[in-house]
Amino acid sequence: MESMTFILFGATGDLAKRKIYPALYNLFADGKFPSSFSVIGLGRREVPDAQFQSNVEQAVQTFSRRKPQDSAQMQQFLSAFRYCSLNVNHPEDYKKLLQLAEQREAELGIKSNRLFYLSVAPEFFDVIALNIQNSGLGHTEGWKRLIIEKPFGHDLESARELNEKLSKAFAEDEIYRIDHYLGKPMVQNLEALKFANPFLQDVWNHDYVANVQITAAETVGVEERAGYYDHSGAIRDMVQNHMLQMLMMTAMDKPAQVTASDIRAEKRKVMEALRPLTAEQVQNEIVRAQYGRGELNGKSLPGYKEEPDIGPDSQNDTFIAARVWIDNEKWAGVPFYIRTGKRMAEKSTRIVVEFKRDAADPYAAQGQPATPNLLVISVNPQEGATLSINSKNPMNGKLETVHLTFNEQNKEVPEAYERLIYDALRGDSTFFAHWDEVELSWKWVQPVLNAFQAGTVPLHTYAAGSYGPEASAKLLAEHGFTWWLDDALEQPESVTAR
Ligand SMILES: NC(=O)C1=CN([C@@H]2O[C@H](COP(=O)(O)OP(=O)(O)OC[C@H]3O[C@@H](n4cnc5c(N)ncnc54)[C@H](OP(=O)(O)O)[C@@H]3O)[C@@H](O)[C@H]2O)C=CC1
Ligand SMILES: O=C1O[C@H](COP(=O)(O)O)[C@@H](O)[C@H](O)[C@H]1O
Repeated sequence: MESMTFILFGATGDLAKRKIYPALYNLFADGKFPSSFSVIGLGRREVPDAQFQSNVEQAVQTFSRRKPQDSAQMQQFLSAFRYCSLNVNHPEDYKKLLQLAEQREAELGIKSNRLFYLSVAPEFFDVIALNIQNSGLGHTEGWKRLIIEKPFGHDLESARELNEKLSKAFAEDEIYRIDHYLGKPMVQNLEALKFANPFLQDVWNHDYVANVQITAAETVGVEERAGYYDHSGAIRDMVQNHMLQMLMMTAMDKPAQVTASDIRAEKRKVMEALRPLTAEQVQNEIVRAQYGRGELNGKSLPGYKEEPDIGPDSQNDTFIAARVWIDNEKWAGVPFYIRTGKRMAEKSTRIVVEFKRDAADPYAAQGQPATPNLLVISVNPQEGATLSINSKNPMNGKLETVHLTFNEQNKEVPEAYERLIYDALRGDSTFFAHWDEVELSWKWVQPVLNAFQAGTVPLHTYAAGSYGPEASAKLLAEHGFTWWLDDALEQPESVTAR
């Protein structure tokens, strides 16, 4: 791997501490870093290098998936870190940064390959890109890349404006838009599950699939992020990016080759075929809700409006369920359901593919119809897949559902941020969000935002600790389906979809 300088905006922030430093350390410890590199951390506050290195060490000790044992190795890692105070709005600070970057490159005798990581509030993305360009930081002898965090815009227009500004400083193939769901092992594995297994490949279409359910349920509430979340809601925070990315990965057709550009092309086709919603359709196809008071594991929980810094009149959504259709030959007539919410009954991200029943089921006549085959891909916190099939119980001769399961138990599997940073260092953009995908996602979401804004979509309430409002179950019931839950998969006799 080529030597490089990793330039981190937002080096004193929460994301850097919890995700980025641990990821950098794990990559370093795994030998997945270039032999010569430096990291320059940036923020407004003044932090001496020694203090910065100590903060990084503390973050690694606290948040890394593995606890560093080897202090010499840790010292070697930390010795690459420098800090430079910089206000993103002050052009002269970028000159200071350029000097430091050049000085470090000269000290290490390395080429100016520069990776800029924007771990700061989104309103700074464009000014940083502009200053990188104007200061000369972006004029490198080697490569330059930009990793950018979400959110990428607040709506279609702002996303386009932002992209326009970024593209003045970075070409599309230099921009790595993080969607950390694309870094999750089972999301990355979808492609292999579908395309390396001919038996699945053959049934991955409307002839065999009855419906697909993509859920990202969280037990946490808004936490300390009221300022951001109350203006974003589940629709922007989760649906526009993570949920639609999982949809693309699930529904995309086989790429000509397993390369970034071919996969992108297939993902784009999914978004182009995603049926747009009219203002009227939004009311029928989207369920919007906010959590009220409730209980989880015996603990009382406040309603959203009672959370710190949330006003009593907030009309923000903390839950979205949607029924979407992909108008292409492969998926004609197959509803895809997506659902995400905070303060739900369990932390679980999963993709359930429900296969069609056999219209001539010979067991139905005997009063014991077969249950539908399901493929459940568990994304988070469990990682693995379960195929549920019907089998005859040798004790009583009755049909029962059995589960063929593989669980990824290996705790050494790199986390999403590790995988994504590693890919960016190697210049592999497969699991980053390409502009086409981002734009098409916003395009699909925009009428939904407009309808919310116009107040034409009711805001339901659900109890904290539940599976969402009744209306979400109705969305599936209209086509004779129910949401599949993990407990239903474990206890097939009492298949209860809520
Ligand atoms: N935290 C998380 O879990 C997640 C965060 N994100 C995204 O990551 C980004 C960073 O989030 P997070 O770390 O939580 O934010 P924090 O508020 O914790 O950190 C913000 C960082 O920005 C720096 N900063 C603020 N203003 C300026 C300025 N004018 N000039 C230079 N630096 C400035 C701060 O440093 P200083 O105060 O020293 O200036 C600090 O290092 C955001 O885009 C967020 O949406 C995405 C997913 C998850
Ligand atoms: O991007 C985000 O994701 C998290 C959920 O991520 P997960 O990896 O824990 O499933 C969500 O809590 C947060 O609101 C959102 O910004």
